[in-house]
Amino acid sequence: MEFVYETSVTRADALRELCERWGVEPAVRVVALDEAFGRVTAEDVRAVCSLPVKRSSKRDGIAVRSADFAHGLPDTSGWRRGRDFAQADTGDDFPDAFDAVIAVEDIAYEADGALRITNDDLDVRPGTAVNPCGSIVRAGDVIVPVHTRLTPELVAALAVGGHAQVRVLERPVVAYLPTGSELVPYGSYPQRGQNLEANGLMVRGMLGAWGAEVRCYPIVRDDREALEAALDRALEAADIVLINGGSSRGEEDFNARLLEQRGSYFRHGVRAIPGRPVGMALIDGTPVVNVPGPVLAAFLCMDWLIKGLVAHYLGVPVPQRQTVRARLAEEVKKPAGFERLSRVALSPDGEGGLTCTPLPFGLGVANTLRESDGMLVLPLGCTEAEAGELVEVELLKPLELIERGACR
Ligand SMILES: Nc1nc2c(c(=O)[nH]1)N[C@H]1C(S)=C(S)[C@@H](COP(=O)(O)OP(=O)(O)OC[C@H]3O[C@@H](n4cnc5c(N)ncnc54)[C@H](O)[C@@H]3O)O[C@H]1N2
Ligand code: MOO
Repeated sequence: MEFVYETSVTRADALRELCERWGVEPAVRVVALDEAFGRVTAEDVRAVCSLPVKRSSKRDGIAVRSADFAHGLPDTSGWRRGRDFAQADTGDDFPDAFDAVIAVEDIAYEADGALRITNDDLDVRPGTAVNPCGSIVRAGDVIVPVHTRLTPELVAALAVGGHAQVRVLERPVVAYLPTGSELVPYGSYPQRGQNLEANGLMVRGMLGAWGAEVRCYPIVRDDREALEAALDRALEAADIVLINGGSSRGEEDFNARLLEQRGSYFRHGVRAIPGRPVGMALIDGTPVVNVPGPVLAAFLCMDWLIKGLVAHYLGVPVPQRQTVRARLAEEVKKPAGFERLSRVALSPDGEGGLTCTPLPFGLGVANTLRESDGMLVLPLGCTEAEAGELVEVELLKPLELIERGACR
């Protein structure tokens, strides 16, 4: 199929079409809580116990009988520890004879050891300063719902609810196949005509953060049979297959053609630049995406498409970036038929706001990656954004680094 921009899909339609046709059935596994960070729950998880089991003290202090305080402060000079009161610090249970707690700040001990209440306004009733049964967690309550990504505090919440392990969804396995006869592994010293395989690291880092497991395959040369053999191996092992490079119109860009021939569903091209020659297919029920080769295009394809596929597999919302409003420093022109995804630098404007400057095309990949503070998405249909316009920018770096100017 000839790659025709005009029949390309939008980013939103491409993701939706692929998800709708993909019959995801994640397997479930049980993991120990100390391995559960970032995993996604496979079911509603309920507390198996209540805490406190009976009750506990809310304050460091002593447990007393509230009945002794029914008619004002009692004379405590003859009180004996264990008989009239008991030590009960924060979180401690205490004997059934007592039903209220007085904080240590409201008592004192005389030289002879006698107890004295120092707060004349003390009000002690049944349950004063006592955590009742189930006030930390109640048996049977849902602690974490199904399809929730487990943050460190949610993992702790599961432990509070009496669990040592949790049923989670298997991570989607994503196969990454770098293709291109010019590529050599990163860390090599490139010879003339060679390029370093860098995208695999970016792909690995991004997928790990989204909760996928990555299998990086060796570089495949631009040879139809070698590519097909590598694709077949990857299809056997993975839930999603990424073929990187060879997506466009070059003589050795076999991948789009391969996907078209093998796929029950195939789309070539998305209405977004950079990264428009992305190829999307379903082969034997597995999504296979031909991620464009250039680093910046590969990043975008990962970001809007593969992130969405991983979230769909796990049943979680697609992670969104924080956005800020900024004033555009210069005019930006774009074709109406494409969204433009521009990397921008942000800087404080001196009046509490931010200025946003699109990074020049000739900056070079390494400089562009370092200087990118945010992403400006100019929508389909528009042909320009004017200098001085207020625009919304997705942050690629933490705001505090931008405001301090620490990245430059
Ligand atoms: N005549 C045309 N040429 C190009 C078009 C077009 O429409 N007509 N589209 C351009 C666009 S847009 C993009 S994006 C690229 C897509 O490139 P491919 O996906 O075909 O990738 P390759 O040709 O294999 O490589 C391009 C470039 O990227 C480097 N690369 C590839 N893989 C990696 C990797 N794993 N790590 C680092 N760098 C990688 C590769 O060495 C090349 O330098 O096509 C335009 N051309
Ligand atoms: O749009 Mo490509 O993605 O030129 O780099």
